[in-house]
Amino acid sequence: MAKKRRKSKPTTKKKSVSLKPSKQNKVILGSLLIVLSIALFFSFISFYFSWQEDQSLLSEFSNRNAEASNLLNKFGATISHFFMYQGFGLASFAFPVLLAISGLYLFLGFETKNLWSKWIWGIVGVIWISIALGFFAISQPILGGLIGYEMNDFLQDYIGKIGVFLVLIFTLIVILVRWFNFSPEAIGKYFKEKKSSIKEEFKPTTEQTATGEMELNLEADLEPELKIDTYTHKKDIPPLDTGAGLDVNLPEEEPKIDLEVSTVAVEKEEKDIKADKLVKDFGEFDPKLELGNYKFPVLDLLDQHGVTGGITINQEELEENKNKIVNTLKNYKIGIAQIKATIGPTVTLYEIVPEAGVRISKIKNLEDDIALSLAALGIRIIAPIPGKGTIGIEVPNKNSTIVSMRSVIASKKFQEAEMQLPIAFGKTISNETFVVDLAKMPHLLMAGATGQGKSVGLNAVITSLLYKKHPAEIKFVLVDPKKVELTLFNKIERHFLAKLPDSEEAIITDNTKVINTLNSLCIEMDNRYELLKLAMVRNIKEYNTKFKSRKLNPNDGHKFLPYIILVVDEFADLIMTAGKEVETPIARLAQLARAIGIHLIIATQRPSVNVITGIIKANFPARIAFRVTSKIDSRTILDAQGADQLIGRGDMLYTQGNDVTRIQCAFVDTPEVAKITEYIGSQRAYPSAHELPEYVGEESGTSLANDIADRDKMFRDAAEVIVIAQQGSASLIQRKLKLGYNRAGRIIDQLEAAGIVGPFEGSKARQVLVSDMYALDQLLQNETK
Ligand SMILES: Nc1ncnc2c1ncn2[C@@H]1O[C@H](COP(=O)(O)OP(=O)(O)OP(=O)(O)O)[C@@H](O)[C@H]1O
Repeated sequence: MAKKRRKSKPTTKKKSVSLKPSKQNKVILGSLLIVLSIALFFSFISFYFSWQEDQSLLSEFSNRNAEASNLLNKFGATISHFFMYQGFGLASFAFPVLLAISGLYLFLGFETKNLWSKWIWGIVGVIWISIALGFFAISQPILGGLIGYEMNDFLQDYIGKIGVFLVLIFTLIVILVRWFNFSPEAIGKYFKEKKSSIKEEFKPTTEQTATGEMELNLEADLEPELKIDTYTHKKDIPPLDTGAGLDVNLPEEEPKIDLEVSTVAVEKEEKDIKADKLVKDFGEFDPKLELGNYKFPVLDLLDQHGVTGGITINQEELEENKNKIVNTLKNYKIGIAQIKATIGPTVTLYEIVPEAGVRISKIKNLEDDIALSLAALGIRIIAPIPGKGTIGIEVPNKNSTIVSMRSVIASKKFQEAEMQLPIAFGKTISNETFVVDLAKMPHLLMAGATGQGKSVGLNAVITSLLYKKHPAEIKFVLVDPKKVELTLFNKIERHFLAKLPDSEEAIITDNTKVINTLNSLCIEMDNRYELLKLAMVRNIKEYNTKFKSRKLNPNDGHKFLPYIILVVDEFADLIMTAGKEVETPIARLAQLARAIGIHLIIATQRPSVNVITGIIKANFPARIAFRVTSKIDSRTILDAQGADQLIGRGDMLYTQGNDVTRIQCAFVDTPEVAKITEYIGSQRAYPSAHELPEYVGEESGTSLANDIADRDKMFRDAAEVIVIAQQGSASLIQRKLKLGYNRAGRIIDQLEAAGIVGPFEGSKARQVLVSDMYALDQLLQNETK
């Protein structure tokens, strides 16, 4: 029972997705603060002229006939009395100032992160000024306010006048050091600058003297660190034995080097100062500004799927399973010291601590027997559970609970995830929401037999990102050879999708376009690496942070870089039709793209070794397996068995490195996805989808110029295949010579130009114009003559 109560908790966590105030609310709040600060300012000013007259009115606030002399009447008189008289005196003027600054920050949409430190330092300053005025202006207690006066009085009772004075001096030093970064070096530097500017004025006279003297002066003018360099250079120079007066003369290039170093340093410093100034004036660069009113999808777009409480488990079922496990093991003379059950949404994990001396392998070998005695499919034995020292037996629940996407999106873990690309997959066996960062994965391979929950899994991934990311921060490249799975996302084309410049559809369903897109992504990757190099940063996160703090100039080609997520719904189909032409760019992206924010998610229903090749596997450490039909398939995906024992309907295994975690994938139905895309799609969008760089494919094969030198290396082999089979089709060449789709197409065009096959005839194979190998030899020999 206690468990039941505990499990029903998550439903209370479902409230609001984003707690941040919207843009409009910020403007309203900002203006309110500004107006309030002006009101305070005027009432404070007039308080000094009218406080004595108004004092008697303070108790008559509710009396409508009473009129105060304060510019803001009774409100002004009361609030000023509170701040100035009973509070901090003259120092209270800091409050309208602080309110005005806060209001401006909100109104202009600046980053409000630093505001709290302004307030803290402001209040510290107010207290100090109030006490200082109370100390120095004893005859005018109104200047320091009641707090300043009383605190002085209090302190003087204990440490006397001199003590208070010393405390004031000390606290002033603390404030200056902490607030203005005041330091002895800074003071020293200030005086040095003063000194050098004075010297500057005297420079014309020194230039008129002898060369040696002049250079000595130059040395003296340099900063201390430059001087050290000059000194070391000097040591390298062989001593001159002529011209006694010139022995300290330096070779011309020496000071030049130093000056260059100093100019680079100064330039860099100048850039930083400029950037700081820009940030101060305009705030950090906000990539979201163009779609500033964008509203993130709300939670109500997602269904509960009939799950209102937590998991419900049948107590009898639990007991029954426990007894069966204990009895089965007893039959094989395995004693159990302890057994514990953890109830998940679809499976229950029974954790067993066997009696001392029992061999783990013995229990593992009984997997089938335990499954038989429990009469259940999908039993998985984990012996031992890594890091726990127990043995786990996962038994499917008779009635599984759907994990709704709504519950995982609303979970605290997802809402508060400090990740770059958080993805809520579903719930683990202990009913915890499972959230991972795609940026850390950095690519994901998903496989599973048809109908086991792959498409739902992909939708869960995309939905998670749509709930967390602004259109400026992330772009999807969607490849859907099945043509129907991802069409719903067409509605968010101008918000979240990326496409090639001249293509009409953002969702790619045509295999030739996939090749172009992949190559275009490779170009984008190279471009981004170039930008990272120029910016002297190591990854996209650092780059974007630097760009936001205005340290990178857009005129030098710098821009804010959104994450790009490539989603391929059926990878097997691509590999079958385009082979290496797809595999190579995918492998290249998978190997190199992690640092520059391009991440791949690839799904397939055919987890065989010719689809998930070694090169693909090596670059996709994060993998998900839905239910598969054989142990071999499970090994192909996970390098471990277990996926063949899953129960389907979103039951999945996730691995990243060595650990395998069983998860019930969150369920998001097509109508829910439709509602989300509709919600986003109906909002103001960018003028077009995000443009990827243009890729010019090597499709010169379409021209029929019969240029022998330009022919493919496999031309002769392909001609032989065609002539022997007497069938002019590109797919035959593809199959027999293991070539990609594009290359086979080009060779067919070359064969046509050479007169070996006839022209294109729609769905029918081309006619072969050469009857046998002898005729082919003759034809090719004649060509070279
Ligand atoms: N996480 C889940 N929770 C509950 N039911 C699910 C879940 N995932 C999938 N299902 C059920 O399984 C059905 C098939 O899922 P899905 O369409 O995702 O399979 P698939 O592997 O993509 O199939 P295909 O390869 O044919 O596209 C769904 O219609 C749904 O009823």
